[in-house]
Amino acid sequence: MSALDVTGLSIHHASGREPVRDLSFTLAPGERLGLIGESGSGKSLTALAVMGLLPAGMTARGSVLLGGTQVIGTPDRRLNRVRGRAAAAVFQEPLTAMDPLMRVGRQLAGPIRRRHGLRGARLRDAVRSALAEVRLPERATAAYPHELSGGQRQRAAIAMALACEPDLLIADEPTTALDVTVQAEILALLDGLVAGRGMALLFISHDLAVIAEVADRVVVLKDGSMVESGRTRDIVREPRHAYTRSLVDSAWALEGELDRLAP
Ligand SMILES: Nc1ncnc2c1ncn2[C@@H]1O[C@H](COP(=O)(O)OP(=O)(O)OP(=O)(O)O)[C@@H](O)[C@H]1O
Repeated sequence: MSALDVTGLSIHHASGREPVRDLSFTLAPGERLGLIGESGSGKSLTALAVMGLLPAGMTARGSVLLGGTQVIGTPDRRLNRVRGRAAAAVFQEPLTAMDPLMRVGRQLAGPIRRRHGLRGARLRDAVRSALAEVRLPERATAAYPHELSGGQRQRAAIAMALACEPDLLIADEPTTALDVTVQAEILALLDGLVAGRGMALLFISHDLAVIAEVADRVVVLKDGSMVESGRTRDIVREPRHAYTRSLVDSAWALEGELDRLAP
C-alpha cells in the first residue's frame, strides 16, 4: 500500500477559483518526493488537502488516499484517527504547531502519551529521548517556545511530529525562515530521521537546491498544475518544461555566483 496516493486532486475556492488543478502523484513507503513551485503555485494547499485540513471556503475533489484511507469527504473525527499515524506535518513557522503558553516538554508529552500510553517517569524518559533525537538539550523541556531560537523551535516541532510515529512526514518549507547554517543543520537532521525511521517524506519548497538535497523524485507545480515530474537527478540535468528549466537555471546561476565570489 502507498503511503500517499493523490489522484486528480483539485482544490476549489468559494469564489470559483481553482488554486490546484488535477494533481496526481504517489509516494511509496519510505520514498521521498519534493513538491516545488513558486509562491502561490498551490504547494501548501496541496499539503493541507493531504491532511484534510483545508481552510474554510476551500473544498477538495478527486482522491487522496493517506495510508489507504480516503481523506476527501471523510469526517474530521475519523481523520483524527489517521492523522499523526499515517502522516504528520512540520511547517515553515514552528509556532503554528506549538502552544505559546505551554513548556516544550509538556507539549511533547501529549502526543507521546497518546501514542504509547506512557505515564510518570517513563513518559519523562520518552520526552527526554525525543528531545535528544532532534539534538535538543534536556533543558529545552522546561522552556517556553519563545525562549528557543528559530532552529531549536523547528527541532521541537519536528520532535512533536515524530512523536506520533507517522509513516509519512510532510515538511512544508521547514527551513525557509531559518538562516543558512541552521537551514543546513535542520535539513541534515530531517534527512537522518527520515532514513532512520524509514518514513516517506513529502518535502515542499520553492528552492531546487534544497529539494535536490532531500528528495529522490520531484513534482513541479506552476499556477496550481503539475508541469513536470520525475527523478530529481533527471530533472536537474535535463528539465523538459520551460518553467522547470528556469528553476534549474536560477539555481545554477546562484551556484555560479558563489563560485565567482569564492576566494
Ligand atoms: N485561505 C485561503 N483563502 C483564499 N485563497 C487562498 C488561501 N490560501 C491560499 N490561497 C490562494 O491559493 C493559491 C495557492 O496558495 P498556496 O499557499 O498553496 O501556495 P504556495 O505554493 O504554498 O505558496 P508559498 O510558497 O508562498 O507558500 C494562492 O493564490 C493563494 O493566494
